[in-house]
Amino acid sequence: MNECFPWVDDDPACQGEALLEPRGARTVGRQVAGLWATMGSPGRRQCQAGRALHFREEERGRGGERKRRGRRERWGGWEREAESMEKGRGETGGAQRGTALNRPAWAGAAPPLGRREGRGRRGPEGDWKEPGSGHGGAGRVAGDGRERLGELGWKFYDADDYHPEENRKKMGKGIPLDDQDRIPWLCNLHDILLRDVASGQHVVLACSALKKMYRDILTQGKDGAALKCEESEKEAKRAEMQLLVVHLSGSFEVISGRLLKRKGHFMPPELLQSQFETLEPPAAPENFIQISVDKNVSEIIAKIMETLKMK
Ligand SMILES: Nc1ncnc2c1ncn2[C@@H]1O[C@H](COP(=O)(O)OP(=O)(O)OP(=O)(O)O)[C@@H](O)[C@H]1O
Ligand SMILES: O=C(O)[C@H](O)[C@@H](O)[C@H](O)[C@H](O)CO
Repeated sequence: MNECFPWVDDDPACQGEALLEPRGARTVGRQVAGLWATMGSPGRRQCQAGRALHFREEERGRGGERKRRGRRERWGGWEREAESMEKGRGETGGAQRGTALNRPAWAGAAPPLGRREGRGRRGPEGDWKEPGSGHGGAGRVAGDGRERLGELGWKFYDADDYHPEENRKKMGKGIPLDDQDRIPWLCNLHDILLRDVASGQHVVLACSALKKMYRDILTQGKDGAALKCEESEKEAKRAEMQLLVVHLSGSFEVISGRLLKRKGHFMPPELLQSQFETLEPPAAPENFIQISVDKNVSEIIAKIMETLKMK
């Protein structure tokens, strides 16, 4: 690989990740880095940061007022938590709670639409700052992995944002999704990633791609599905994607404990068992790394950055 790229995190307990990056002279495509994880893993926290950013993209065009407000509140919560941490008052229970640190990183990883080529950063109000603007945000956290990840300036997607309402309702009732529910959602994500990758955009996707087949769909579209997607294949599907899966692994006990403390998420903790049962951890020949959710966010990002540098 001669370049590094985008990063994607989804969720299923989203705790996986993948990266897509360019493939070199003979293939037009870029490799895609995606990330998937299991519910409640560290990646999720990261995802939330990206989610907040993505939400701001919606604000410019797509999302409904109610949804935007919710996201903004979530973002606001992070801001308060971040300030508290920085003033040494925050009893946030570990680095994973140190959103002051990981928010700027993901902000950098998810520039708003129309600014995605930039390498600027979010200011403390979530406003985008071009490089050299000297605004706070990520600048407050120097020298760690998150800082460096933010500097990548990759576009960020949270796969949860693309679940159809039926899927959300189903999960909200405590009913696990099945292949039929997930395949159209994954195909849609594939099309989105492909468009970006084909245009040279580096992408990070936060996505709970629990099965190998799901990860194959992300890179290959319906060709990667045992059950075919209904949507017709897009002509644009010429670029080739490579996915680096960052598997954020953790025990049921650890993740369950975190989920039980989490509030305001549509995914009920009782679905965690089905997520573990469905999970097919990445294995060769998949391009992946595995990182324990027992590590703090800073360590996790540092490991990812280290891996990217070697690609
Ligand atoms: N590295 C970490 N160390 C400790 N706690 C963490 C870490 N990462 C995340 N957490 C905590 O675990 C809980 C779940 O994390 P998060 O919401 O990010 O999960 P998620 O993957 O988004 O879950 P879902 O897929 O259901 O959306 C949160 O309260 C978060 O603060
Ligand atoms: O495939 C799935 O079962 C879903 O994508 C779930 O993983 C949830 O969306 C996620 O866990 C909530 O954050």
